[in-house]
Amino acid sequence: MSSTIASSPGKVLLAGGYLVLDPVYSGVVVSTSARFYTAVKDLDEAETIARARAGRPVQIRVRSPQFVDATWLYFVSFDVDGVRVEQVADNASTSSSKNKFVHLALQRTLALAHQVLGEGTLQNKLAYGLDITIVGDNDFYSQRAQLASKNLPPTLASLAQLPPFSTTGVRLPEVHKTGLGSSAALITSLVSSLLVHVGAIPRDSFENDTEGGKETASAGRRLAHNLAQYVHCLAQGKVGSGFDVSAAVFGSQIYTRFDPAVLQPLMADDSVSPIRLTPVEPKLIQHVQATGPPPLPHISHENPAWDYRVEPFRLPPLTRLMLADVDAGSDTPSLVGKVLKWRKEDSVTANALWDALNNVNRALSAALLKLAKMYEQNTAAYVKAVKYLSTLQTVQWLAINPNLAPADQEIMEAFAEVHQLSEASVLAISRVDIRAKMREMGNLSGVPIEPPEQTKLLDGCVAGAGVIGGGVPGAGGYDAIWLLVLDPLNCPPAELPSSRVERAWTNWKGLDVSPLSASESVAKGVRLEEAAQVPGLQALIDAPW
Ligand SMILES: Nc1ncnc2c1ncn2[C@@H]1O[C@H](COP(=O)(O)OP(=O)(O)OP(=O)(O)O)[C@@H](O)[C@H]1O
Ligand SMILES: C[C@@](O)(CCOP(=O)(O)O)CC(=O)O
Repeated sequence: MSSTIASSPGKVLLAGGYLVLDPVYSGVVVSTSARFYTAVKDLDEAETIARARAGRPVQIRVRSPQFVDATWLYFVSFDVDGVRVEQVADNASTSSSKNKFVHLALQRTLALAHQVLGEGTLQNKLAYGLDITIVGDNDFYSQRAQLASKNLPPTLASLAQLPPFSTTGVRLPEVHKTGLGSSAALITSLVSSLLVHVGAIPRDSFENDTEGGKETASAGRRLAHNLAQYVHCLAQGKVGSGFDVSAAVFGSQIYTRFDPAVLQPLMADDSVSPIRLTPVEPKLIQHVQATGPPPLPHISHENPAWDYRVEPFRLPPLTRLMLADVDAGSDTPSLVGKVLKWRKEDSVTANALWDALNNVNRALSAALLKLAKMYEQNTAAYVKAVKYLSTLQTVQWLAINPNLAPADQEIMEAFAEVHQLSEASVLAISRVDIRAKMREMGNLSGVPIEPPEQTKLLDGCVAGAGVIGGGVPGAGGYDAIWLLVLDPLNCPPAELPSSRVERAWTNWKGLDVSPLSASESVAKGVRLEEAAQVPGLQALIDAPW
């Protein structure tokens, strides 16, 4: 039986933590090569016919083979109100644990599909029931325990030795996540694969690239986005900024949030009752007005109230994003709560800080995009500049070198600018930088956004030759760090800046630093996959239940 598989990337918010919650400001989001995969296939026909003969309802089985006790069984039924999806725990092969994220995704996606496809069609499509397998790349979950059990040090080479979609040995609530946005990537891949599988959006919805951002994206992609945002907010119990879902759908971008008003009326509805997700037909409006609050067209891709912005973004060629999980951990919601409370109490200071940070964040993304352009315009000079700078510490980057051609100099200055914008500048020109501003936000709000241990670690890493910059992603805290390093061509592996960084991480005292293998995703956002192209996936889809 063939499967419909959709994958969605994880995210790293390089700049714009906290600001991105406010539609006036934006965030610079990089999507990661680490992805979530959801495979949907029709259940075995013979089994289904037997079930139908026995008068039993359509069933959907879902499993997450990386976890203990992570299979869930749902029954789907149709009535005058629409489609219902209810969890059942009457099967020996399924657990009684609940997965709100999965359940809501099934419920709301099928409700939408039912409306899009019209009476009867979804029943036919689901006649055989569905088997769904969900897996996430190893980077979404800490691999410390797996590495330790194999006596492997926490290095990229060790991570490469782990099997793909490694089992975690624990239940979902117990897993140590790495902050790449597992729930947003999971919801996006699940919602997207289901929409395609049942024919609610065309199979080619994810084929167009997203280089042009939201404006050039297909209707199917935009609908999957709105639905994934809705389900994710409902599952999390709040309307967040949505940058993680947007990255899972569109890939790397400069993200500006949607007005939460588009979802607010739907947030109270976490019951199983059917809801209207597509635009209301004119003939229904009269009835609705007579009976209560109108079920507005919240989810439709044509609804202009979805006013989020996705501006194209990518990291420059011949650079490499490096991520590390810092095993101390922070409670992101409590950091956010404290920062927002302070912003309310001291709004004049906070707004000035928010404006200053937004300017420097914007300058950073512009400088990174300028480098990508420089590569296109003069590839040879760019390749040369990267090679040259990769051997030098940033303090030396702007030293006068009479042997350099002006074109080379210009490219080096652009790299130096990226450094200055992200770091407490060690270069001569003093200006605001993102890390200093984030520390200021932390000090003023009494929240450890870049705590002293992280400052030391980042400073230590950034001092290495060929390291452009770095910071604490997202909300910061003790969770993780990101670094951007030069990745020159034809360089012996041991001399690569990434190798120097890895050595620094391995030897770091004071914090337990464990690398992630993810880099920037070259494919933009959600896409359909062939199981054969994803190592390890086919075996998991075919494994007996
Ligand atoms: N492999 C998986 N299979 C099924 N559900 C999953 C899987 N991974 C995550 N989830 C769902 O996502 C929930 C975790 O969501 P939560 O919002 O707490 O994490 P997150 O903020 O996305 O974490 P992080 O950014 O660190 O990855 C789990 O409780 C579970 O419902
Ligand atoms: C603080 C905040 O702006 C970013 C949180 O990002 P992360 O989950 O720490 O990557 C909150 C949000 O945008 O949802």
